[in-house]
Amino acid sequence: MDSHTLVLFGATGDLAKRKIYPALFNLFIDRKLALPLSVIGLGRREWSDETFKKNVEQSLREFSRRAPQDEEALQAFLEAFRYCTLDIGKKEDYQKLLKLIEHREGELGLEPNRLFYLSVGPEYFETIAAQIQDNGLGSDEGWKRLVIEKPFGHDLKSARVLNEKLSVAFAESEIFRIDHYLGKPVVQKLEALHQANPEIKALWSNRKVANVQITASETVGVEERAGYYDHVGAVRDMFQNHMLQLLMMVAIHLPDKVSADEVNEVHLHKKRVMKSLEPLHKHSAAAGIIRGQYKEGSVQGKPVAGYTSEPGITPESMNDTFIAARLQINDSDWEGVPFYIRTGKRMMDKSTRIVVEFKEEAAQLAATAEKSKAPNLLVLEMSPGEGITLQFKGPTFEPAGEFSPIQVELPEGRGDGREAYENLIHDALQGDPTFFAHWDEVELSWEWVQPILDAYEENMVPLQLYAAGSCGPAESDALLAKDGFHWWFDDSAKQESTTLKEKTLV
Ligand SMILES: NC(=O)C1=CN([C@@H]2O[C@H](COP(=O)(O)OP(=O)(O)OC[C@H]3O[C@@H](n4cnc5c(N)ncnc54)[C@H](OP(=O)(O)O)[C@@H]3O)[C@@H](O)[C@H]2O)C=CC1
Ligand SMILES: O=C1O[C@H](COP(=O)(O)O)[C@@H](O)[C@H](O)[C@H]1O
Repeated sequence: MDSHTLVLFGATGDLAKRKIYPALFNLFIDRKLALPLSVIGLGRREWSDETFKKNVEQSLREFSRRAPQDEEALQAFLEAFRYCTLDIGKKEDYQKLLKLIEHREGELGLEPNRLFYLSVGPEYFETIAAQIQDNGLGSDEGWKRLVIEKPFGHDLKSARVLNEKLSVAFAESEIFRIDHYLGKPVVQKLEALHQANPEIKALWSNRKVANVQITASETVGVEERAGYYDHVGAVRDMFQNHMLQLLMMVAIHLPDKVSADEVNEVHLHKKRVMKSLEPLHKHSAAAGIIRGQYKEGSVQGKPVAGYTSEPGITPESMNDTFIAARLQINDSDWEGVPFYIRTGKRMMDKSTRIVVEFKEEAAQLAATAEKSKAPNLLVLEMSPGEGITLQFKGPTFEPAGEFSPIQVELPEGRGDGREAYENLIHDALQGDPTFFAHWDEVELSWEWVQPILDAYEENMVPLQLYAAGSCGPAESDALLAKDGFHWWFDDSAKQESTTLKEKTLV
């Protein structure tokens, strides 16, 4: 990794505290960062370097998966941090910043490689990018990169405008759009899963797969984010970005070996998936989209308020807190295989997973499957635990001749404890864009989602209320039932899976 300076806009904010500092610390402890390390934090607050360092230390104590125990390592880490008060709109503050960057580069003997991480609201992206350019913060002698957080636009039009503006100052290859779902270890291991198991790779198409289910359910409600969430809803907050990225990752047929030079191929394949998605039309959106909002209920035994009674939400709000969709990829690999996606707040449990359900014919490996109703499944579990599990039929001893489902955990699924932000920050510092959202994917995602936004706007998709603590509206179950399927691991299926666990082999 080249030596560099990490310039963090929004260094006093929530994301920096909860995710960025802990991730940097873990990378530092794991010796994954170039040394000497230089981090310059920015915010309007009049903090001294010492106050900044104290805040970073506090964030590690509160949020790091590895509390800092080695005092020497902690001090070495904190020594890298400097703070600079900066108002995003003030040109003179960027000049002051440039001086500090150059001073630290000279002091530490760093190359003029600069990574600008924008952990601030999206309304500032354009101004910061322009100021970086106008004030010469990128050096001709080194590389410059821009890391930005979601949301990337509010709809197709605003996303395009934003991208055009950013493109004036940064080339696409210099922009790293974070989608933290792409940093999740299980998503990053999909390639390894296919490489290590050619049998699984061979199953990965409409010849063997019956359907694919992608779920991200949360138990939390709108929390303290009413102002943001009531304008975006589940469709913009989760579906347009995280859920469609998961769809792309699971549906692509990765090249046999992905090296750093071939990352463009990953993006190319993802783009192909998006281009092959059967387009939606706002008039027919209701046929394949379920729009939901939670009402009062009980989540894990605790009574909770309905969405429209949450602080900061208007009682008439029609905002969506749940979305389920049926998607179809029209290419030779996936023609005829429905992809179901759902995500929602205040649901029964916190669970992020992809379930690949195989066709019964493919499941006939054990021949007489008649006596078992459970099809073969591949489960990619991202939350609360991590793991990749294959569930298939195995013979029972008693009564002999029958088959019951057993589960095998695949070694590729075991986590190394690294969190999404560690993976992503490391990749951005290395200049590896594989697990970042390319503009083409973002644009195609917005294009696909735009008719849903239009249909919601005109109230053409009915808003279904669901009880907090449930698995979402009944209509979401009906979406699968029409095709003869059901969501795996809900309600009764969940109990079934508990019984299955008792039979786990590994
Ligand atoms: N928090 C989270 O879990 C997640 C956040 N994000 C995204 O990350 C970004 C940051 O979010 P979050 O940390 O929660 O936001 P916060 O509101 O907690 O922090 C905002 C930061 O921006 C700085 N800031 C605001 N206005 C200015 C200005 N005019 N000049 C200089 N600095 C300014 C603030 O510094 P100061 O107050 O000192 O001026 C503060 O450090 C957003 O885009 C958000 O959507 C994405 C995923 C999750
Ligand atoms: O980006 C977001 O993601 C979180 C869920 O992330 P996870 O890693 O815990 O699954 C979600 O709560 C939030 O609303 C959304 O903005």
